[in-house]
Amino acid sequence: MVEKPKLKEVPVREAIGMMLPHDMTQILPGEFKGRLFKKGHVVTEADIEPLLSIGKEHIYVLEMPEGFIHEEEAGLRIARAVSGGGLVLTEPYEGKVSMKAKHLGLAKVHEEAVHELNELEGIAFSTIYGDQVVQPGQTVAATRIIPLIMEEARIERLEELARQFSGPIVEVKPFLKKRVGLVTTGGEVFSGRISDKFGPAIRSKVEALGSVVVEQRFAPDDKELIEQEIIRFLDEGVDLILVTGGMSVDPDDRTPGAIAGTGAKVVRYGTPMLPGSMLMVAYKGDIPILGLPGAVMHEPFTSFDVFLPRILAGEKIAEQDMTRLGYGGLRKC
Ligand SMILES: Nc1nc2c(c(=O)[nH]1)N[C@H]1C(S)=C(S)[C@@H](COP(=O)(O)OP(=O)(O)OC[C@H]3O[C@@H](n4cnc5c(N)ncnc54)[C@H](O)[C@@H]3O)O[C@H]1N2
Ligand code: MOO
Repeated sequence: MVEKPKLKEVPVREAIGMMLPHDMTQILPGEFKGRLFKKGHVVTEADIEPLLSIGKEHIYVLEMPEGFIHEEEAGLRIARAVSGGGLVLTEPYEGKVSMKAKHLGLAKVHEEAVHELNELEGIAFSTIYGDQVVQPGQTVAATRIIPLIMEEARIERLEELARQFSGPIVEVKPFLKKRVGLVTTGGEVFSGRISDKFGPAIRSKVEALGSVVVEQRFAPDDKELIEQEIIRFLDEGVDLILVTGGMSVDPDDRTPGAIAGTGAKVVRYGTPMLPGSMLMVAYKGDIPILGLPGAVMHEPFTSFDVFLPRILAGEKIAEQDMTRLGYGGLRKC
């Protein structure tokens, strides 16, 4: 049961130490109209004159029942309980506390925890979908309580629940600065018959997340030659290798075979997201090797854009990550 806060009328001079139940507005015609005191403000000695100057001989104050806390304190406590690195909390506004990205990064949200905390009555904890790239200042989550006041015990329960999940419930992981090797396959590009469009597209996606393509090398549709270029990058110690083109069903599509031919462990070839279904993710030791299909060259958001930020944030891609892209994965076909 949500208890209603009680309002009591008191002479303003007796209100010191008591809490205002609503915002108080000041109007100075032609000069100012706005909030003089915020809801939840605790009245001090210095506030008496300003209150009298806006005509408040008597004011309503909030009678806080024993064991209850105000929405602003509750909002701040929830935000502190759920947030991890890479986030800054805003001041409460109308009881709402927002959690904003401190820097460019990958938003991580513990979905089950969000559902569980919201089962507590009177709690509203709202987040964006996880695993998205967020810009500095972008709101990742926000919280408020529904009533104006709440039993402190319920907030303590939420804090305890939040601690039971391993790691923070919301955080923004920074991107690591990785060195990326790019192998572009295709006889038509290698021979100069057409000009390369993959290079600029990949560079701009990689650089937007703070990493760098150290070199782009070209190979014809020849399994051994593609393999050699991948191995050369591995020997040079790059952090990630991207191989473009030759990912589908034609006899000249040699990239999946070449990636596997290096001895890399293939996580999966193919993912149920459109565009970008012919993507391959493999690992040679800790080094990810991705085969990128045609759509990555010309579509702004493909399966590559799902996995690249996670890899650059230091995460390892598992087979289930790839098989679970079908639900909601139909973006364009
Ligand atoms: N019967 C089927 N047809 C296709 C399938 C399929 O499963 N069954 N998959 C489709 C999908 S999805 C894609 S994506 C495309 C092509 O995938 P590939 O990665 O094999 O791409 P390529 O065949 O190598 O090239 C396609 C197209 O793009 C041009 N290209 C390639 N690289 C470059 C580059 N670096 N710069 C500029 N242009 C490039 C290439 O010349 C071709 O025109 O297959 C579908 N078909
Ligand atoms: O694999 Mo293709 O890149 O979906 O369009």
